[in-house]
Amino acid sequence: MKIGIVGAGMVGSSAGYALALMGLASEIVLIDRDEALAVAQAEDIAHAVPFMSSTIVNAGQYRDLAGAGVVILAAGVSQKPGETRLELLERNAAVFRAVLAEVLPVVPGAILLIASNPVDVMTQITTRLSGMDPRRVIGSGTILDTARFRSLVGRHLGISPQSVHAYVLGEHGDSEVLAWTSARAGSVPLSSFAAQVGSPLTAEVRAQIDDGVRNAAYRIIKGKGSTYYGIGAGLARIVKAIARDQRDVLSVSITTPEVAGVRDVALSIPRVIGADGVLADLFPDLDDEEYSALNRSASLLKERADAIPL
Ligand SMILES: NC(=O)C1=CN([C@@H]2O[C@H](COP(=O)(O)OP(=O)(O)OC[C@H]3O[C@@H](n4cnc5c(N)ncnc54)[C@H](O)[C@@H]3O)[C@@H](O)[C@H]2O)C=CC1
Ligand SMILES: CC(=O)C(=O)O
Repeated sequence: MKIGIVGAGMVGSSAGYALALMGLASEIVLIDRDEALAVAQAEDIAHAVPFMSSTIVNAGQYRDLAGAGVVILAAGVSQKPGETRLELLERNAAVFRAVLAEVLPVVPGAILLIASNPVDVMTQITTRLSGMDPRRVIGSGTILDTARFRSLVGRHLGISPQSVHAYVLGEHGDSEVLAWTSARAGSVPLSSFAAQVGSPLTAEVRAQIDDGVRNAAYRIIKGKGSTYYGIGAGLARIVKAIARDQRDVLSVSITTPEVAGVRDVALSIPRVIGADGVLADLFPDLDDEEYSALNRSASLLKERADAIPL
């Protein structure tokens, strides 16, 4: 499958690198308003290809997206230290109006995979602006937060993160909800497994893990300016589910008819992903506190999305 990437900065290039290493794309086209950057990123990524795959990596113009099955949108501004994702909204909405006007006429049938922040609101805006089927306009949502959650729980329990089945719901951002109630280690409820291995999930441990997930981006941005390896791999993981029609369950964001009592809002819950985009939504069992937190997250996102003029 040919994959387009608009925005060849840290996130777009990391996604391209991960895709090239995984051999998921026949061809990758990188586009950026800074053409010299796109050319340099494509050349650098192409030099990794002979070690791992046979993907063709090029920089290009919008017309070169023709034939792409998925277009990743990673253009726009990123957070400065201390800035929230939602503070990027007006600037990135303006970028997306310009980018979509170029992308949509060339690839009206491609699945759009959105990374730019605030990713949930950008997903809802893109769905509205494009008029596309919402199941084909996918935000990376909490794919990264879920990876952070699984990683920290796995470390605490001494097991592989791949054996931790736990999701972060709602906003990819400050109001996100760690769904402890439905979390499993293998097939065993998390708290039961934790007690069995002598590593109980006390309130203090949960609070540390919550902080580790919720505030990871702030810490990384303070330390190195931006985050990109995690989301690069996360975007490649979503493309893999689409390109191979894997029907994987991943937490991603699409505009959804109703979540936790809020109508027409883009946010993350676990969803089944295959060649046609999102095939089904899964609503995890939540306790009252988690449900209320998801309602608050959904309400916030809906309010912000509705306030953006098209
Ligand atoms: N969804 C997620 O989990 C994550 C999302 N992000 C978000 O991804 C976005 C990109 O972040 P970085 O790659 O670190 O930023 P960056 O500044 O390295 O790259 C952004 C690129 O977009 C390009 N660009 C800006 N306006 C454009 C336009 N109109 N047309 C074409 N290209 C344009 C810039 O030239 C730049 O190369 C940010 O919004 C950031 O917050 C970052 C990390 C994780
Ligand atoms: C920057 C960002 O959205 C993240 O690393 O979660």
